[in-house]
Amino acid sequence: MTARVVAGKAVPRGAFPHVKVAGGFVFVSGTSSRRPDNTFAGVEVDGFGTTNLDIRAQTRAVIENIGDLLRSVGADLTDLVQVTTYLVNMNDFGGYNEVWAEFFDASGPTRTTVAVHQLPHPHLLIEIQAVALLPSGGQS
Ligand SMILES: N/C(=C\C=C\C(=O)O)C(=O)O
Repeated sequence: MTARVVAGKAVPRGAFPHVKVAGGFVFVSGTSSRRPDNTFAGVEVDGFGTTNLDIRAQTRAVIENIGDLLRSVGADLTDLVQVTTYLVNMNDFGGYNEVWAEFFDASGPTRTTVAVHQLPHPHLLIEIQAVALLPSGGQS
């Protein structure tokens, strides 16, 4: 089993890896739109503190972040087999689903989407955890 904290990606906010390879699968920890400098894609705060959270931008950044993490072990988004999405508000389902469809269709990963009370930062609308099948059959 290989556990990896991936250089150049937002550092995990706890003692866990971004990805773990086991049994030919890649397990990706819950991933947000957080950037390496700990700002977030899909978050704008003006000088008055007025906050604009954008589910489409956050969803796109989360999926792209997961793609980067998968590439670090020789896989990519086309290798995803199962995804679990955590939304803070189901009113964001439409925007999330719209961006999802830019990346995947019904031949893509199985998906479960649930609403949760909170995510690890108040600006987060979405976090995704995922499992991919390594194309190399377990070598990374
Ligand atoms: N996966 C977890 C947090 C992720 C936060 C982030 O990517 O910003 C966790 O705490 O389990």
